[in-house]
Amino acid sequence: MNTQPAKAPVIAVVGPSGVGKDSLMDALLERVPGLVRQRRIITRAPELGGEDYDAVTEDRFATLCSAPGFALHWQAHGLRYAIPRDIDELRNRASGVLVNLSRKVLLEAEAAFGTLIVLSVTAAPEALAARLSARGREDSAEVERRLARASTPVPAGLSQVFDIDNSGQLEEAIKAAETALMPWLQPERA
Ligand SMILES: Nc1ncnc2c1ncn2[C@@H]1O[C@H](COP(=O)(O)OP(=O)(O)OP(=O)(O)O)[C@@H](O)[C@H]1O
Ligand SMILES: O=P(O)(O)OC[C@H]1O[C@H](OP(=O)(O)O)[C@H](O)[C@@H]1O
Repeated sequence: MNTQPAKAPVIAVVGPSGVGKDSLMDALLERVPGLVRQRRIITRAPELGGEDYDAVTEDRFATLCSAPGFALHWQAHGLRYAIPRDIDELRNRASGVLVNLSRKVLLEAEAAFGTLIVLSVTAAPEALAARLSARGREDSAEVERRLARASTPVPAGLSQVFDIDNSGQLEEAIKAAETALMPWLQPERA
């Protein structure tokens, strides 16, 4: 008989650039005991701020991607992103592990992680455009490219998907996410 405790769920926060994924994750980390966040490895310059990530060069990414490999990796916006295998350690000690993923790797993520809860964050196109411009991390051409990807759907066939509308106040989206996650988080792990 397998007496190993179940690993904590991986909670994928997905949606178009500028929709508020990082803002939502920061708030959930403050409010929900036992939640942790998995850092991503990104081939983005280190000084650009925003989320806390491991900045690497293309060469370093390629080296890491071969043995022992990543738990998950993808490409978007001309950048490469990866989730290291360390995520397993977090799953053993947390009640849930938040991670920012591309919508296009969700089926692969569910196969890799087993228990995957998807928070699919949406917002009105005009809100996205205003937020990306105000944030100022990307130039206007890159903002346009990101807006063009905004309506990419979450793939069919996932087990647990919750839609979170962040068109209005962030507080409303936080409450909706907390409600969706509540049944999944085991207090004894916190
Ligand atoms: N409900 C909201 N109302 C107004 N501004 C918001 C709201 N949610 C987030 N923002 C702001 O919008 C900008 C983009 O948010 P954030 O960086 O969290 O998005 P993101 O989805 O993580 O983007 P990316 O995928 O490009 O990193 C930030 O400046 C953030 O403060
Ligand atoms: O549009 P899709 O493929 O869902 O997401 C692609 C990527 O866009 C965002 O990147 P960033 O955080 O802005 O660098 C997401 O975090 C994801 O990694």
